[in-house]
Formats: sequence, structure tokens, C-alpha cells
Amino acid sequence: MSSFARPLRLLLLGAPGSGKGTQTSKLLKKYSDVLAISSGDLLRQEIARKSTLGQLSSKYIAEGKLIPDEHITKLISNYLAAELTPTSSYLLDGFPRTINQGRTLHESLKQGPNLNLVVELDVDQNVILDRIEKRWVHTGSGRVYNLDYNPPKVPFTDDVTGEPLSKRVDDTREVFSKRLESYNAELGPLKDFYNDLGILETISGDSSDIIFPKLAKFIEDNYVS
Ligand SMILES: Nc1nc2c(ncn2[C@@H]2O[C@H](COP(=O)(O)OP(=O)(O)O)[C@@H](O)[C@H]2O)c(=O)[nH]1
Ligand SMILES: Nc1ncnc2c1ncn2[C@@H]1O[C@H](COP(=O)(O)OP(=O)(O)O)[C@@H](O)[C@H]1O
Repeated sequence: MSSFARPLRLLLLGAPGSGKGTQTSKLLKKYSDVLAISSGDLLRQEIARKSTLGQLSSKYIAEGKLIPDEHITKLISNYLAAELTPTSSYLLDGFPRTINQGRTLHESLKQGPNLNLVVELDVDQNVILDRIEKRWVHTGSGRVYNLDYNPPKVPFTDDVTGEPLSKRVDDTREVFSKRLESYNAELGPLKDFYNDLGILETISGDSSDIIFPKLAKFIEDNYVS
């Protein structure tokens, strides 16, 4: 039995550290039948298994550069083709993040379960560097922690597996500034594209605990009831 009256096909747009992964995990706790796809997590898994794409990507990621559109689009399109059904509800985190990726995805899903909601997480960019510097991750699962906001039960240890947490190579002050610059450069055309499709919403808040209730209510009002 689906949680939804109509399928939720959501893209979360947001600067690095704005809380896309955090909102995703909160939504998955509320709606278990949503397929969550995080481009960053998929890339980090490729890097961990030392695939060709992983070896290529690790250089770009370490320098805060975007992976070339054709490579990331192939990875995500193959994943979607394998996992999506015509009635799927899904959540995209981190892809698309350029207008070319957005247009390509829109064309490839034209006959199928295309995006029906794009939410921009509008967070004061002065607060996100501190978040990034305190972010620790469990690479295997993509679980995200923060020394201030959501620390693990046991220091530097994943709550579920007990495995050690790690810092992302791109979560440094200097690399972060490059990622933020690239996000800000790509955001305008993407927002215009989805605004023209009539599916863009912007939710503001300087804490994920302010944003999530607004996001959950929007979904409840428009996709559940
Ligand atoms: N202080 C604080 N940290 C947060 C908040 N929301 C998320 N974080 C943490 O900030 C970091 C970035 O969040 P994440 O969800 O990974 O952002 P993403 O890069 O957009 O996916 C992580 O360490 C989160 O645990 C918040 O409202 N306040
Ligand atoms: N859609 C994408 N296009 C190009 N590169 C991507 C994409 N998604 C992720 N990446 C690469 O992976 C890195 C980490 O992505 P992600 O985990 O989404 O980080 P963030 O915390 O910035 O949201 C990005 O800085 C970029 O190098």
C-alpha cells in the first residue's frame, strides 16, 4: 500500500551542506516506500570499489569539481532504468545539478515517471561551512553525522554498524568554497527550467529542523491526502 495518493517524484536542490542528505533521511523515516538516490553516495561507492568511474571521479571530487555531465548522467540514468517502475516514488539528491543534466533527465523520463516536484533548500550560505567542517560520514551506508547537530552515539562510530566514521576529502574549507561557487553558478538556469515546468518550490530555513516540517507539510498536502 503506497504512502501516497499520487507518486512523489522529488528533486532536492541545495548547496553543499544545506541538508539534502538530512532531509532525505528524515523523509525516508516517514515514507518507507520512496526510492532515494544520492549521486554523491553512488560516486563514493564507485570510488570505494575502485571502478573506472570511481578512479576518474575521485580526482574531480577531491578538487571540488563537478564530474563531467556525460559520466554522471550515465551512472544515474542506468540506476534509474534498473530501479524505477511507472508508479515509483523517488527522491533525487545531488542529480541533476547542471542544466544539461536537468534537460537530459527530463527527456529520458518524458514517457515515464518524470519529476513532479523540485524543492530548493534555501539556507543561509554563511552557516553551511561550519556544518561541513563538523560533518562525519559512514561511507558504506551514506549515513551522515555532525559533531554539533547529530553526533553519533559512540564518538566517530556509525550508530548502526559500529564501523568507524570518516571525513570526506572534499569537506575542507578550500574545496568547499569551490563546490559552493559551482553550485551557485549552476543554480539559476536549473531553477528557471523547473519553474517553467511549474514544479519548483523554495523552502527557507537556517536549520533542518525548521525546513523539514515545511517540506513534510507540503508533501502531506499535495501527495498524500
Ligand atoms: N548545525 C546544523 N547542522 C546540520 C543541520 N542539518 C544538517 N546538518 C549537518 O550538516 C552537515 C551537512 O548536512 P547534509 O545533510 O550532509 O547536507 P548535504 O551536503 O546538502 O547533503 C551534516 O554534518 C549534517 O549532519 C542543521 O540544521 N544544523
Ligand atoms: N550531479 C552531479 N554532477 C557532477 N558532479 C557531481 C554530481 N553529484 C555529485 N557530484 C560530485 O560529487 C561531489 C559530492 O557530491 P555530494 O555528496 O552531493 O556533495 P554535497 O555535499 O556538495 O551535496 C560533488 O562535489 C561533485 O564533485
